[in-house]
Amino acid sequence: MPEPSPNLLTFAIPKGRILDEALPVMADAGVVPDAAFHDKANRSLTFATTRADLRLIRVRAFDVATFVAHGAAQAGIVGSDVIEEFDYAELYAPVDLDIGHCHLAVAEPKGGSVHVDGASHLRVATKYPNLTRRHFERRGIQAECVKLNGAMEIAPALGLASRIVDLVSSGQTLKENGLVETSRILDISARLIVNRAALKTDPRVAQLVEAFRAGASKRKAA
Ligand SMILES: Nc1ncnc2c1ncn2[C@@H]1O[C@H](COP(=O)(O)OP(=O)(O)OP(=O)(O)O)[C@@H](O)[C@H]1O
Ligand SMILES: O=P(O)(O)OC[C@H]1O[C@H](OP(=O)(O)OP(=O)(O)O)[C@H](O)[C@@H]1O
Repeated sequence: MPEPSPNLLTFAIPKGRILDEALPVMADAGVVPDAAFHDKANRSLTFATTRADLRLIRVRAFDVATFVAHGAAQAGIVGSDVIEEFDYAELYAPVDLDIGHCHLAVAEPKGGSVHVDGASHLRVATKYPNLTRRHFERRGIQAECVKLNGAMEIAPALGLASRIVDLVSSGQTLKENGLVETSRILDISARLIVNRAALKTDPRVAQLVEAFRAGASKRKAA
């Protein structure tokens, strides 16, 4: 591996389920982590790449957007759910990477809810309070959101909320927890994101955008 240069670019990636799909997309754009990245015993969160001027950080999906919006990382990969939930002015999402497909949906218990809502007021368990409030506001309904970080699907059965707003891909988790989808809020895929200020001031960020764009076009044509 080359020695890291002092003027490092930082590229943020989520640590979970998107990662396997993201790695080949990154490789197409010349972003390749070193061997330590694949070592399961390695607890480091920062990794060198085959480019001396580029390092990776591996963080929670929501934190990818936060690092990039604040300019602590100049670029990254994250789902459009996270981009829309935060709506950071400093984030620019120029390339749809066509990976991490899923959708955000409202779901409720198949056999009716334990929690009773008011006439124009609902209690919703979700990791996405902003998208949830916006969705229900458009329908003239006030949504009181109970923020959870996972396992939303058990909230209705325990009377915490009458419904949930969560990500769905196969639909298996909803089904196995006795829930049915009632509306689709947002179709989701992963995007390349960059910090707007870094894009203006550092030509390497524009080059990264072009490299990811070229990779996306190549994959689409294949
Ligand atoms: N079935 C799915 N469930 C959850 N996320 C999915 C699914 N399918 C695609 N995604 C995408 O994957 C993203 C989560 O990515 P990933 O699991 O790599 O992040 P993470 O850092 O592990 O997340 P978390 O903060 O939940 O631990 C979501 O924001 C969404 O865009
Ligand atoms: O429609 P499906 O294919 O069943 O996938 C949807 C499930 O996957 C995600 O959870 P994840 O496994 O990431 O765990 P989490 O509860 O920690 O978010 C999401 O929050 C749903 O629970």
